[in-house]
Amino acid sequence: MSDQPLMIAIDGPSGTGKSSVSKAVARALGVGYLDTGAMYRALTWWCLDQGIDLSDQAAVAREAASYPLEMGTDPAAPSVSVGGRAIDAQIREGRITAAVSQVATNLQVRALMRDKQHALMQQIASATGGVVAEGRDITTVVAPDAQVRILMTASEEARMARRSKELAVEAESTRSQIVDRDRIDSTVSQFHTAADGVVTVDTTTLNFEESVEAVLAIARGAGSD
Ligand SMILES: Nc1ncnc2c1ncn2[C@@H]1O[C@H](COP(=O)(O)OP(=O)(O)O)[C@@H](O)[C@H]1O
Ligand SMILES: Nc1ccn([C@H]2C[C@H](O)[C@@H](COP(=O)(O)OP(=O)(O)O)O2)c(=O)n1
Repeated sequence: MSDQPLMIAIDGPSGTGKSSVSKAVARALGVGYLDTGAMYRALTWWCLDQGIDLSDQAAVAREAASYPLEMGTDPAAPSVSVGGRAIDAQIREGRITAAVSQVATNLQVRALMRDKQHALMQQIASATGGVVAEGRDITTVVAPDAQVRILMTASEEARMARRSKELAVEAESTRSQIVDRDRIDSTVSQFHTAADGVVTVDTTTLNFEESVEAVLAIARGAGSD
């Protein structure tokens, strides 16, 4: 096995289980966790709080370069703060979910986030012996050097059902944030396949524990190299 700290990158569309499975895997391995989606959400919250027009891509990119973001990377208690203010609940509000794609499709922002996220992954891996980072482009753009690169998938129905159960709403009401937002996200994040060294884990028929075990098996396999 290489002496480099283990970096695990997990991508996939909304509702596949990326965040919850990534946290469980990080806890099982005793390493840090990075929610890159929360970084885009926090930037969206910051810009709205600062009165920045999200359609002004240069202005949003300037904020991306300077916003005072602090990511808590303990998988048992991940946290997001901006300027010392904890905004964990705020970044999950509907208004942020509805607006974040406008920030996430800003290519100037993505270039800045790519560098921030890769640097953060290295810092976390050095500090804790490894890192599990999840998002949309971690396996392809942010950390193609990660030893473990996984694309988590699931059927639209399964993803809508999971999100609706999580939010205690009708499944159809999650279509906009699951299906419609995925279509927007996919315009800037092309998922790779096994051909590029990315292992696909389809969680459609797996329960949560089985999903975690599937990822751990891949990680342990890589760790034994
Ligand atoms: N394999 C699974 N089977 C059933 N529910 C799952 C599974 N994986 C995750 N979940 C649940 O589905 C919901 C969405 O998971 P989440 O990790 O937020 O997905 P994502 O980060 O991909 O959007 C959460 O309530 C989570 O506990
Ligand atoms: N590395 C990433 C992570 C998230 N994004 C986008 C995808 C979503 O539209 C937002 C928020 O990501 P998040 O993972 O919180 O989205 P979900 O609600 O879990 O589907 O940011 C991205 O473009 N690149």
